[in-house]
Amino acid sequence: MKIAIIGAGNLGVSIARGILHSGGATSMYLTRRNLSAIRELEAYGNVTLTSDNREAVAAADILIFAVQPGHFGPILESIKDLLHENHVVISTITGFGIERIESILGADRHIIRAMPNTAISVGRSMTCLCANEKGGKRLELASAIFNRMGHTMVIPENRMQAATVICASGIAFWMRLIRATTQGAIQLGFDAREAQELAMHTCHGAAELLIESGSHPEEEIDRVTTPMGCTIEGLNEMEHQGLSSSLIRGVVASFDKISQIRKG
Ligand SMILES: NC(=O)C1=CN([C@@H]2O[C@H](COP(=O)(O)OP(=O)(O)OC[C@H]3O[C@@H](n4cnc5c(N)ncnc54)[C@H](O)[C@@H]3O)[C@@H](O)[C@H]2O)C=CC1
Ligand SMILES: O=C(O)[C@@H]1CCC=N1
Repeated sequence: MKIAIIGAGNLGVSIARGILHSGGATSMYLTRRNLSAIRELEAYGNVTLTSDNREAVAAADILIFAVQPGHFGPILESIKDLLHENHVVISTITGFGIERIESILGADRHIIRAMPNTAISVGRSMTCLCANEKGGKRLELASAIFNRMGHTMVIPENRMQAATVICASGIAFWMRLIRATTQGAIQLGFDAREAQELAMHTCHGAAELLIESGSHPEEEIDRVTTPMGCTIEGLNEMEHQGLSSSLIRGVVASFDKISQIRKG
């Protein structure tokens, strides 16, 4: 597969690393304006770095766009004459709908929106996908690409903003929970490195337990909470302090902000 990533910033580089580590591309073009920060990626051999988006589009079949929303329209305008029947356009751009992409490229293009997260660089992204009518025929291909770097779910486009909050911003929310648990562990006597190790692996185990067992979180909580024991004491104190409520409110605030950005 010949893949171009247009906009090799935080997310674009994470996607590139994920694809390169999983052996998912025969050749890869990475574009950005200042290439000095990504020179190390040339070590992979099959990677070409360029500031010329047109060169990358002409050389690839699968085009993954990971630029800031304000740059996306002008970039699409600048490359649209190069697009052919086989090109698959995959956009990771937040709040830039399929209709808007079609208004620039035309509806007769394979257009897919993907919402991955930065864990894609370690093969653990939760990636949501949707497509225009034509792109529907390439959803299997897109799922195959992103399944190599984690887990995918095909969703209707009207859920993409919610998916951005839960999956893309979600990485930051979980990081903050891991950091807070780490701080608690330090207060209980572990050094900082040990504390983070304990927090990370416990978090990892909790997620794996649900994925493998298919259980509801409360079922697993019931297995841990000894009556009158320390777990329920801790959980109830967290809830008195608003743990679930603050997480739900944070998710909704994040969603409201995306909706505002989209309107603006
Ligand atoms: N960072 C994240 O976790 C996620 C980001 N997104 C979306 O992905 C997009 C990119 O986000 P980030 O990687 O965080 O932004 P970023 O600012 O780190 O990366 C954008 C890159 O595009 C490059 N660029 C700007 N103009 C260009 C042009 N004309 N041609 C080629 N490259 C150009 C910039 O130099 C920069 O390296 C955004 O639209 C964001 O909403 C979506 C999901 C997760
Ligand atoms: O914070 C943001 O707005 C972008 C979208 C999801 C992740 N980063």
